[in-house]
Amino acid sequence: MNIQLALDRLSIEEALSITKKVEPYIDWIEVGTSLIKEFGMESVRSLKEAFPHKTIVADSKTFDNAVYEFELCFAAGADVATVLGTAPLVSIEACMETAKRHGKQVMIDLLNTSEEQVKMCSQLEDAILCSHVSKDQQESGEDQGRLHVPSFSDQQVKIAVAGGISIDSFSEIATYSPHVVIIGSGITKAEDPALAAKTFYEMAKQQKENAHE
Ligand SMILES: O=C(CO)[C@H](O)[C@H](O)COP(=O)(O)O
Repeated sequence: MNIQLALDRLSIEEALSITKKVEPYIDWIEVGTSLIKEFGMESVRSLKEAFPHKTIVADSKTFDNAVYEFELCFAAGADVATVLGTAPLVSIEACMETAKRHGKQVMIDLLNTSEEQVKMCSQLEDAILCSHVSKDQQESGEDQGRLHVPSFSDQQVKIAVAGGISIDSFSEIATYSPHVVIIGSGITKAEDPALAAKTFYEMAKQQKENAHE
């Protein structure tokens, strides 16, 4: 299980400073959609330069112009880029092909994606499928549950889980053995981000040990 730190609604300097504090406790670093929209590919380049040994995820949430956007992300140093599951299948396939050509990975954000398209995405070799409860759903109190996750747990699909994950909800998420657990505000908005990240890290470690018993 990899812990992905999601950096959103921050300046590049703030993102670098928080990441430095929590670096020992996280595996992947997500340059959030909000950073990419506000600062462009410079945000991806800055995080990769500062943390070259971490896996950098550009949360581009691509919907169209797949090859162009994925080329931008990979040229800036991303190891993974994201595409929306609601995008036309031809765009998702173009993302897969571009990533393969660069030896990189694709994460498909399943927010609002139909069951039929989720099924097609789950057949794409090497894709990481992300079950995501959006910010707006979190803020409206709309309980979407963790869509898709239970149905994947018996398949050979790499899953990621995102959206409002807290220290309280982490244990339930961990039971699905996701490949990636994405945590944003649970770390970046914590009073002590390093302590919060360390707590998630230790919970993930415990879960891995339990799984091997
Ligand atoms: O993709 C995202 C927002 O669109 C975030 O990465 C995801 O929601 C995680 O952040 P948080 O834990 O704060 O919800």
